[in-house]
Amino acid sequence: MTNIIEVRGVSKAYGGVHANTDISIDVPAGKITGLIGPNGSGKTTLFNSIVGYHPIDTGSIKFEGREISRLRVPQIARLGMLRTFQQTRIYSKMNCLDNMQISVSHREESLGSMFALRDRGEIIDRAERLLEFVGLYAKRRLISGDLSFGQQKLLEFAMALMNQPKVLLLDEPTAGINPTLINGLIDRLKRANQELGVTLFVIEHNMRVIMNLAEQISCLAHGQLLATGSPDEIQNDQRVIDAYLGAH
Ligand SMILES: Nc1ncnc2c1ncn2[C@@H]1O[C@H](COP(=O)(O)OP(=O)(O)OP(=O)(O)O)[C@@H](O)[C@H]1O
Repeated sequence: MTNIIEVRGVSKAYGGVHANTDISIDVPAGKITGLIGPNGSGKTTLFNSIVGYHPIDTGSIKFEGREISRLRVPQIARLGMLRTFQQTRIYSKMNCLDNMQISVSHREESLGSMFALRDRGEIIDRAERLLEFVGLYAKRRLISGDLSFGQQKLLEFAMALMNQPKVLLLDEPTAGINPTLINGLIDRLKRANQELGVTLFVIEHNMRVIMNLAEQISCLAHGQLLATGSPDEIQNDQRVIDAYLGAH
C-alpha cells in the first residue's frame, strides 16, 4: 500500500505551547484516514502544517514521496492537496454556481484564458456535475448564504472538488450539521473517495461518523500521537478511552 502523505517526527510549538510533539502518521493513497483527539490535542495544527499554512519546527512531511514541509499553501495546492475548515468559507452573497467557478485555481484560469470559451464551458459543466453529485443541482442559482448550514458544507466540499485534488483534508466536516444531513454527507464523502478516487484525511469529533467512514484512525492527545489502528482497535484502546474520559 502506497502512502500519499508521510508525516515523520513533526513538532510544532506556539511560544511555550507544544501543539504537536514528534508526530508520525501515514495516510494511504486512495483510502479514508481519520484523525481524532480531545479539544486542543493538536489536530488542526497538524493539518495546518501538512498544507503549508505554517512552517514546522522539526520533522519531515512528504507528499507522494516529495518533501513538502518547506513549501507554502499555493505550491502544495498545486501538487493536489487541499483542506477545508471547521467554519465554511463560501462567498455568501454569490450563487452556488458562481462559488463553484471562482474556486477553480488560478493556474487553470490562466490556461482557461488561452482557450477562453471552451474551457469556460468545461468549468461550468464540471461545476454542474459536482453540484449534482452533492445534491445541490436544483439550488445552483440560489444565493449560497440562503442555504442551510449543512448545505453550505456540501457546497464547500463541492468547491474543493472543483480543483480535482488528489487529497482533501477535511476539518470536522459534520460539525453543526443535523443528523439527517450527516448521513448524506458521509455517503458523499465515501463516493468521492470511491468514484472520484480522492484520498481523504478527516478530523472528526463525532465518533459514529469517523468509525463508519475511516479505515484507519490516529488519535492525538496533548499534542502527541497516542494510537493508530482500525476503527475497532481504536474504539477498544484503553489509552484512547482514557484520553476522552479525562478530557471531559
Ligand atoms: N495560533 C496559535 N497560537 C497559539 N496557540 C495556538 C494556536 N493555534 C493552536 N494553539 C494551541 O495549540 C494547541 C493545539 O490546538 P489545535 O487547534 O491544533 O487543537 P485541536 O485538536 O484541533 O482542537 P479542537 O478539537 O478544539 O479544534 C492548543 O493548546 C491551542 O490553544
